[in-house]
Amino acid sequence: MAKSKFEYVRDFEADDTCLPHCWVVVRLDGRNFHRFAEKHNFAKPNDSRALQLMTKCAQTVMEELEDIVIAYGQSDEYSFVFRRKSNWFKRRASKFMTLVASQFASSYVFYWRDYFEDQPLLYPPGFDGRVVLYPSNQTLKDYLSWRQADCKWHSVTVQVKLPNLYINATDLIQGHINNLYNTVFWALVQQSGLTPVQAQERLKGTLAGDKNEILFSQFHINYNDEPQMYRKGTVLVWQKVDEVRTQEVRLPVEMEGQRMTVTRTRTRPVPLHSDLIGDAFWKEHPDILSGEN
Ligand SMILES: Nc1nc2c(ncn2[C@@H]2O[C@H](COP(=O)(O)OP(=O)(O)OP(=O)(O)O)[C@@H](O)[C@H]2O)c(=O)[nH]1
Ligand SMILES: [Mg+2]
Ligand SMILES: [Mg+2]
Repeated sequence: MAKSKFEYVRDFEADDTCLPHCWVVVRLDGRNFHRFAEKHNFAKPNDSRALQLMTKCAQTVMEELEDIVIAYGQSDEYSFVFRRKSNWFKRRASKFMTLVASQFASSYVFYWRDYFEDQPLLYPPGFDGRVVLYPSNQTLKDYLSWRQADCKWHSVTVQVKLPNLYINATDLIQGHINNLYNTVFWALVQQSGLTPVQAQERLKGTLAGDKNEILFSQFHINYNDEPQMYRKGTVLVWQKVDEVRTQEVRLPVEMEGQRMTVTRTRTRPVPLHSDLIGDAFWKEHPDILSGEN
């Protein structure tokens, strides 16, 4: 067929092929989730329903799309790592990013009711996406460590956005304000009725041990029992799992129509709350970074 005279406009499309051999990371982040969390009554500082829904969406992304070897999520964000040699959509960044974002967002709405039974979805949430390339295993590991180190910060933002609350910069820099800080902070505000400023005053200058002591003696909370999910975020890795299901199976004529329990081994994205900072995780899962990646 002869080319139309309009064909030349194709040349305006920019080439966004991801550099070969690099890890391709797509990170999504909820748009204005500070507001979204408020409107949907998320528990503070961590809402397990919200975190589990995020993980369900990330599992769907991994199952539906190609070549994702690991994902990591915390707060309102998830990162997806495509294998180095992936040639999915000829490595076009826009394809990776838009397919991840749209699959994730539609899953968020689709599965909402399964996690928020009594809380209607009030408006459609959105997610922004970006693509970042990492040229070596070390830079990829450092990227994931960076996101995990950030895990403790998300609840800081919950606080920073409260009106009239001043946060001491030294505390921030030294990491004194973290998930432990927030757990005590919110226990003081929500359970003891302190104002945010009073709670902040109460915690000024306290060390980790002091905060643990307040939690334990005043609120009977053992911080170490707090779910790992809150502190470490969620890593999704492919693992073999046995799935048991009841189904019709082909049987001799006399037994036709009977249902039987069948166990199948499937490879699924399984959530872990492991430490990605340090070598232990990578030694336990050597195949993620090596192999035919
Ligand atoms: N209460 C509560 N809030 C959460 C939880 N997870 C995330 N959030 C909220 O989501 C926000 C995520 O932070 P950001 O992604 O930096 O900010 P954002 O408001 O989403 O704004 P943009 O990402 O810039 O659009 C946090 O500051 C919290 O307000 C949760 O488990 N509980
Ligand atoms: Mg956000
Ligand atoms: Mg965020």
